[in-house]
Amino acid sequence: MKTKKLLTAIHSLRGSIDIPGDKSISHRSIMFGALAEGETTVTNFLPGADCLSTISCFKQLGIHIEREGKQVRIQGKGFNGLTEPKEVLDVGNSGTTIRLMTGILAGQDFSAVLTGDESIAKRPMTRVVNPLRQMGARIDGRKGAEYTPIFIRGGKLEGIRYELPVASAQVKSAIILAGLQADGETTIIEPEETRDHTERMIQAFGGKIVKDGHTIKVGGNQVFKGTTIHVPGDISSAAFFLVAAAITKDSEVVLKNVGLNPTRTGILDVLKAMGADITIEKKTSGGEPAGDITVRSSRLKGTTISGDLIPRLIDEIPVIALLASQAEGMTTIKDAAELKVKETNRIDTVANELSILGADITPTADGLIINGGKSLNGGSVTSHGDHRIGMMLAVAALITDGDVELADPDAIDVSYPEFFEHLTHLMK
Ligand SMILES: O=C(O)C1=C[C@@H](OP(=O)(O)O)[C@@H](O)[C@H](O)C1
Ligand SMILES: C=C(OP(=O)(O)O)C(=O)O
Repeated sequence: MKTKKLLTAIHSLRGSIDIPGDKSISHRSIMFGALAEGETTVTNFLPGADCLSTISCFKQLGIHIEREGKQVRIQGKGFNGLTEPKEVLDVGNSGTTIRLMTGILAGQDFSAVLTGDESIAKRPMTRVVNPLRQMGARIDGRKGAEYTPIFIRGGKLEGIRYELPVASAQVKSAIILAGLQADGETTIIEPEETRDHTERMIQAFGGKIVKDGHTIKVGGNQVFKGTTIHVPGDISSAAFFLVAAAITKDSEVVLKNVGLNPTRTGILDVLKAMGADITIEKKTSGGEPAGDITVRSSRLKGTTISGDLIPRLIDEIPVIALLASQAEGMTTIKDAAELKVKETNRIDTVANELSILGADITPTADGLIINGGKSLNGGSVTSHGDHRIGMMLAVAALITDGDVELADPDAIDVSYPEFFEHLTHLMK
């Protein structure tokens, strides 16, 4: 197993970085670009491994896609233009790809098989498969289609009314993508609001979707027109530098072009509640709000994170746990059992790895309890193949008293291939 000696005991972080494109929006730009008629151009696309998996799946479905760095051109063929793949579609490590693709493929007139890596093989699929079956989809897989490989025999779908049992943007989006191809109307009720990039993108491609509180309605048999999408920076990637600057001494970091969609900004609310020194300059940019964030070394205090805040920061919880370890007093994170079904069981991996570095952190059934104010020590840790655990540990290493060795650092390429380059650029 490859290991990396992390940069430790740094003096301060100063300067600015352009945050790479949002992963959720990059995936959707390829999917909607393929399903629209005509050309779509995407700028500031995230060339992380997950989004490259989405591109390769659509190439196998007969879509012409050209990528030069962060710019992508897609020759869309409409909802009826995809063709049967000759081989199994491999989503790699990407939960977003497999869940959303299942919704798309359910309504096609051919069959396809979806699979992924070892981590994907453990991630639940019936949350998507069950509502799609109610729409008429024919889907099989291991253990009643809970796990990969997933076999989809596409066909005619009908709109349904569905109350989501879990707050999940991936499940919501899969049902919307099926609903766009179904006869009649599809109504989805969310228990809590989740990221709304799918809804915004439908509007950007000239489609229709209506949202009223937690209820979303979408009509079937829609036609989309190719367009231009500019992807804002990913707040889930910015999160690592927000925390890094807040917990290191004499730091001041400007994070440019960060997506500020209110369904994603829970971490900013938490930083403010904990007393972080942070300023936000909003700018407008197409269908998604964005802006620059400045964060400085901060004196932090513990807080409680729960309820409808959780879906607004779900992927940031590993690095928020690190932040809390450097705050005065206790931080409680609850209502976050969804963390158990991410790339790893993030309740366990966060608690285990941060404990190795000397944090006082206890896993619970639906979250974490962190007793802050403990200084961190060196040690040997692992990403467990989970990009967000790897980056959280690299940020933790900045303040440890002693060397930190990270096993499986390459997992970070899933969402932030430029991470170590950006970190080194900010070191003073
Ligand atoms: O829709 C999306 O792009 C995502 C939704 C979230 O997953 P869930 O829908 O499983 O909560 C999030 O954790 C994931 O990183 C990306
Ligand atoms: C959970 C994540 O992604 P996905 O579900 O797409 O694998 C993530 O990026 O933290």
